[in-house]
Amino acid sequence: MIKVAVIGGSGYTGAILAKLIAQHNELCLSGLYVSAGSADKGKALSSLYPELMGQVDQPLLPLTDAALAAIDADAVCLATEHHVSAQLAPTLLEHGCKVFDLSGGHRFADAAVFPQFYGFDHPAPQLLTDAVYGLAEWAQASLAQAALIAVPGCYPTASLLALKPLKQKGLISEQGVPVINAVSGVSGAGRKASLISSFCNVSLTPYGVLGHRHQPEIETQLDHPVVFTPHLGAFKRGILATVTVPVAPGTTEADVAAAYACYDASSKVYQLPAGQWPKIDDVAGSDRCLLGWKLDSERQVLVVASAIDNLMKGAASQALQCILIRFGIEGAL
Ligand SMILES: NC(=O)C1=CN([C@@H]2O[C@H](COP(=O)(O)OP(=O)(O)OC[C@H]3O[C@@H](n4cnc5c(N)ncnc54)[C@H](OP(=O)(O)O)[C@@H]3O)[C@@H](O)[C@H]2O)C=CC1
Ligand SMILES: CC(=O)N[C@@H](CCC(=O)OP(=O)(O)O)C(=O)O
Repeated sequence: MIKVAVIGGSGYTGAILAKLIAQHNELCLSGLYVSAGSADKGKALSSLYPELMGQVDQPLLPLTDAALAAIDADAVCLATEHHVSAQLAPTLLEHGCKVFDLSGGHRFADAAVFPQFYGFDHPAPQLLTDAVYGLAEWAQASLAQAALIAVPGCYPTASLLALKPLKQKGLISEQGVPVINAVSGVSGAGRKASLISSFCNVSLTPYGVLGHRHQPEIETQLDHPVVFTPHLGAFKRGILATVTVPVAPGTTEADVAAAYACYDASSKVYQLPAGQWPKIDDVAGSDRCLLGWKLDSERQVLVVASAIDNLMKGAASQALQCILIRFGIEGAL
């Protein structure tokens, strides 16, 4: 049994991850933590999320010292804000735990990205070059050895699963810039009440235009420039990323199909039959990514639509995949 603690256990991603860990027969939940001053400390997780009654009734413990979470844990998951994860990770690693960070606190090797896109100076820049970016389908070998795993962002997961097979096969025009328009449900903003995510305020609108922190994350992991525009939509869960890709001259449908054949039957990525497009409702609550695409070979343009659940493949279920790969447990892919 691998013992896993979750810090940020009362949040949207942390609660789902706690459930996935509790359900897995080779993992057990060693502790669930919230901040030392949390209004929820001492409460059972299932009192916040009644659908978890009988599944995760453990109490949310106040994290007065990061080392507490390391007690009796092989792994610790950080479902906390970026700067909180960055502060907690060094102590957990010093105590010998494998750390799975769901935030953006360790997704860049270059510490200079943090003040620019995250608004803080990284407290442990020496850890960044060894952190493994856990896009599960693309990082199996490096995950198997990693101590610190940066679980990818939700929009980057949807975008990179669509774009990386094309890049790998040289199908993205060298001079061209893929354009990603992605819509997220409101749970992407987390559980805390805010005007931005209040029911009457949410409609459908772009935000973070030409400045969202996921643009450099996608570009770094793809090794290609992109234009990324996120949108907030009036639904709870899911992301639909529609990606317009300028393709290399001569690219055929057979080339695109061959590129996506990298996702075999055991992966969490599924291609829809030609002419079918993914819908948010097809992925909400699931650990899968659905892809649909169409090529205009005359105009050398490919449109790919990629749908995931932001809280699952975009966060918690991808973290679970990373844990399973890291500890050599079957069923990750
Ligand atoms: N929501 C999403 O779709 C996705 C989120 N992520 C990332 O995952 C992380 C978690 O996101 P999400 O679940 O949405 O966030 P939430 O706001 O829903 O939850 C945050 C959790 O962190 C706890 N917390 C806050 N401060 C501390 C602290 N100092 N020590 C310990 N626990 C603390 C909160 O409890 P309390 O405040 O009561 O202490 C709460 O349990 C974020 O970094 C987010 O960017 C990544 C991909 C997708
Ligand atoms: C709808 C919404 O607000 N989405 C969040 C992205 C989700 C997230 O938490 O970002 P990370 O993957 O970087 O952790 C945002 O745009 O900031």
